[in-house]
Amino acid sequence: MPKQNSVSRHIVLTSHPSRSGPKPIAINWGAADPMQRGPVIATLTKSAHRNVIGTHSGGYAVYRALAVASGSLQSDHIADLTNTSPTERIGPYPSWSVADKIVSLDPYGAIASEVFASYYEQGYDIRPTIAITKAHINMPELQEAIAKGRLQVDGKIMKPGGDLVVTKAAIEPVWYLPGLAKRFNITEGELRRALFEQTGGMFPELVTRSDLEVFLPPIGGLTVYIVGDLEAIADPNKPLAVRVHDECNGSDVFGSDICTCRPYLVHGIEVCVQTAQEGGAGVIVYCRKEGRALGEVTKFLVYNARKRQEGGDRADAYFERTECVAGVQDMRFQELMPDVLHWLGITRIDRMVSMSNMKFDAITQSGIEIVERIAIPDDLIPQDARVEIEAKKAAGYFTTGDVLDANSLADVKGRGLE
Ligand SMILES: Nc1nc2c(ncn2[C@@H]2O[C@H](COP(=O)(O)OP(=O)(O)OP(=O)(O)O)[C@@H](O)[C@H]2O)c(=O)[nH]1
Ligand SMILES: [Zn+2]
Repeated sequence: MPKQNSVSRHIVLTSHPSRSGPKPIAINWGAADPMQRGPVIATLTKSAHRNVIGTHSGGYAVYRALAVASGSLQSDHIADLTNTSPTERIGPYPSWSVADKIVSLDPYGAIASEVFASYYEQGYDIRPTIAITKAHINMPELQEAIAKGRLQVDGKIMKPGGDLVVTKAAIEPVWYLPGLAKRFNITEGELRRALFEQTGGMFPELVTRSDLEVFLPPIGGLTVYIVGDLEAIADPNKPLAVRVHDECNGSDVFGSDICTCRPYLVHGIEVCVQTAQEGGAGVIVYCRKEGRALGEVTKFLVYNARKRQEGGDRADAYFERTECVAGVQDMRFQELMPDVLHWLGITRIDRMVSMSNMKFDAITQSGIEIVERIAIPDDLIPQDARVEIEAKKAAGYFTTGDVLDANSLADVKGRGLE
């Protein structure tokens, strides 16, 4: 039996600060001492405590609304956080308190219940925005790498049977709006207005509450998979491999052959394991930015447009077809991506498993050194994904091989729809 609908009868407007009562705890973004910085409080149970715009869980907040509306969730439920603390300690690192280094996640998100313990005691409902746990992962390609002798079972990092021991962290986006605006070289007002308008007016506080500078946007977050010694990640004397990967459900999960996503992701994991076994660490960052953050519907529309255009799916028209449908080629905004690397305390990447110039530029411009770039090995590229890889190389992606001219690009063709 569903519980009784627990939506309160009075609608509490959050668009204007309450005139009476104490002000919410201030957030001084970038402050070195967490108590100075202040906790991120997005509770919906005590509206006077809220010091941010938006709510937890990204886009899943809408499912929570459904659960409350349908009576299956009490709207005043407070999380019982017993035994949920991180399995491993990450940070604090100096980058956590350098102004503007991290603007799209809360560096204290995993240790909120520890560093803000005194607020919990006073009855504040503070939720972690980062959760850290341990796991074993097993992928058929990694088993194959062991069988072929590219990877070794060491019993600690790689277990017999191909079980890879990882630490993983799930991270919810937390945006410090003034820092974000600065990153994109726009005014905070322009940013707030676009966010308000382009979400159909979903968060009026974006334009009415200039006192609230932090926004929990309704978007997907990211997951970090760490292989090897966690201490090695921030240690410049130890080797570090990194792959930053943007979600491609069709390839990553279902093995679709139109792109190189899963093979490159697995190659990244392989390099991470090798680097960890050399005494260093490997980091995979998996960002929920499906279809270059244009969404999967757009991506599939583009696939049809690519395969139905005159002359068939061709490398010379690869990016153009996305632009026709979406108006842009890409909306991932890699400028925000290095934040997670700074959260991990990374200052140098020895092996960067990516050919993307956008990722490279964003990372190096944020102050992290990249020593070596590792392209996808040729034999891992599916035949139908030749279109993508040649188009990318011609557009400036890193390669140690040849880059095709316009004529040759038009000759690289993919499969038709029939
Ligand atoms: N819109 C659109 N998205 C695509 C298309 N092909 C692949 N994608 C998406 O492109 C993104 C690829 O991300 P990554 O695997 O991180 O690769 P990358 O940024 O191109 O660079 P590398 O690090 O070199 O692999 C994913 O989000 C895919 O879903 C396409 O034709 N159109
Ligand atoms: Zn893909």
